[in-house]
Amino acid sequence: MIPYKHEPFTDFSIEKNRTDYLEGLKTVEAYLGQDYPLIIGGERITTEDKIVSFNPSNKEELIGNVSKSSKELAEKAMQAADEAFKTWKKVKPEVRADVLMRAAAIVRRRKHEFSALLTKEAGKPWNEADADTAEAIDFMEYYARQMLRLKDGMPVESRPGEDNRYDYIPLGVGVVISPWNFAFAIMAGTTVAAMVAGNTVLLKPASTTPVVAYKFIEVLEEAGMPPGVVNYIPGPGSEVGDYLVDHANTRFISFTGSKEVGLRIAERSAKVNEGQVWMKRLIAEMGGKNTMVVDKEADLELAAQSIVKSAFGFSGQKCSAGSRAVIVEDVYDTVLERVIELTKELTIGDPTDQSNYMGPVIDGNSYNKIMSYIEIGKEEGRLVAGGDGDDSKGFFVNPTVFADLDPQARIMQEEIFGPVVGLMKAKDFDHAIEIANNTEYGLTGGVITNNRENLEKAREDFHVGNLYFNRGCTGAIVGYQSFGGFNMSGTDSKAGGPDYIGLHMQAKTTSEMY
Ligand SMILES: NC(=O)c1ccc[n+]([C@@H]2O[C@H](COP(=O)([O-])OP(=O)(O)OC[C@H]3O[C@@H](n4cnc5c(N)ncnc54)[C@H](O)[C@@H]3O)[C@@H](O)[C@H]2O)c1
Ligand SMILES: N[C@@H](CCC=O)C(=O)O
Repeated sequence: MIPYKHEPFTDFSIEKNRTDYLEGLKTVEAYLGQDYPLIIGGERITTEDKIVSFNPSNKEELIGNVSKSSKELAEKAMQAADEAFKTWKKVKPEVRADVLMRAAAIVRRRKHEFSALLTKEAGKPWNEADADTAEAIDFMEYYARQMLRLKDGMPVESRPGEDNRYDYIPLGVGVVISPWNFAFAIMAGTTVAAMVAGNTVLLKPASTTPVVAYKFIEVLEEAGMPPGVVNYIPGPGSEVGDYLVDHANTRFISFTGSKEVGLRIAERSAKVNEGQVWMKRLIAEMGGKNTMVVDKEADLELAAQSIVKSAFGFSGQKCSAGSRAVIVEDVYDTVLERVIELTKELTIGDPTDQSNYMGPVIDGNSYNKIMSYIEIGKEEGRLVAGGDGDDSKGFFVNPTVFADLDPQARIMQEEIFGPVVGLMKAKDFDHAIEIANNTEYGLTGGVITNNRENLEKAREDFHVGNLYFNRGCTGAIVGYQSFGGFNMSGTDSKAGGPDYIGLHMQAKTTSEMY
């Protein structure tokens, strides 16, 4: 097997790549508006009740009508997953890994179609959609290899006449609950990590992006996944989610989403229900309030570029987004001025048009939440760019910058999950790190400085799961920058990291005398 290397990003300045993407868009446009069933034990089940997925840049454009799971169907899916576990757990790890490798190859061949679907269903500009698809491929390639690394367990000591072994075995049925913002990568990554470890899965994708998840299950089937190993059951979080989280047969939950829902799941999953014979394991990756720190000895152009890219890439809808910048006072005005200039150059509009840097936000709820934070920001700080939006056709919010904020301001503490960044001054570098650590989250952070001593100080004291030096704070790559956060950002599971598959397994010791 060739060593793992991440999937390269597409260079859209090359004409052939642009044409290929536009071909992908045509393929997707030809299947817009179709109906999609649930998939339980391999069986297609159509329900009356539907989730309607639409294009966030054009509310009139239907992406698909997706059957909606009820509690009864979630129960049926649980039974199918339980049954499939009896055989899937005994399938050799090499064979399970093969399914992932084949699925990665299929997606690679249909790369631009998947990216175009993300543009339509999630509102991702070309480069962001391409990165999402590349990350999905990376998760499959990387986790397949990680499973092969774990398949024979870990070496332990044995005394004379004794044979000790330390093996990893699967857990059971896992409930995978995924968000819409990395509608392909996170949905696929969390699903395949669970299944390659020998577990079976109940996948509840986000209700705003269920079509890309359906297309992915078709890929897994084509790649040789047996029926019942991954069951596709989109449905309302409060109904299907709660039901499965509470279920006595659920062995583990892999959740990615907001802090509020993550904490609710943590509480419910800790309760032992009738018939349950284990403590459920929980992987929960949640929100962030991430800070870019700028020192006085720094490349100030790099600082401004990194702040803008981290804040406004995919309209700030990344858990990793840099939604605050803390700048040492000596260079504050220079950086602020350049951030304003760069922000005003950004283009916003339909992301199928490659010239738009930013597309829409995901839906009306999100639009309203972001606009209400912008109103709060107007009270708390000085609006220096953006501050408005347009939801007449799609949900567009202009990139917005607030200056001169207090570290305790709401827009400096709460996750907005939109294109809004707050800037503030610090007295010196130590003060900047102190402010950077003053939220309940601990996901990502960035430091721009040429001062080695300050970099080392940040390495020790800046308390985030993913810390970046002299670059922005988004864009972790599978196998290179394992991803996960501290504190209220979650369980620090480190997706795309060397320990991730192990979280979906349990270690078994056997000791034989001979
Ligand atoms: N740390 C990370 O790796 C990471 C990655 C991506 C997104 N996020 C976070 O996700 C959030 C944005 O995503 P979102 O809006 O989809 O989050 P969300 O919490 O609203 O929803 C996430 C998933 O949980 C489901 N859900 C809702 N209520 C539920 C319940 N009671 N029980 C079970 N499931 C339920 C939703 O249907 C969806 O599938 C942001 O806070 C972002 O920071 C974190
Ligand atoms: N892994 C992504 C963020 C995922 C959450 O939205 C990044 O590093 O930017």
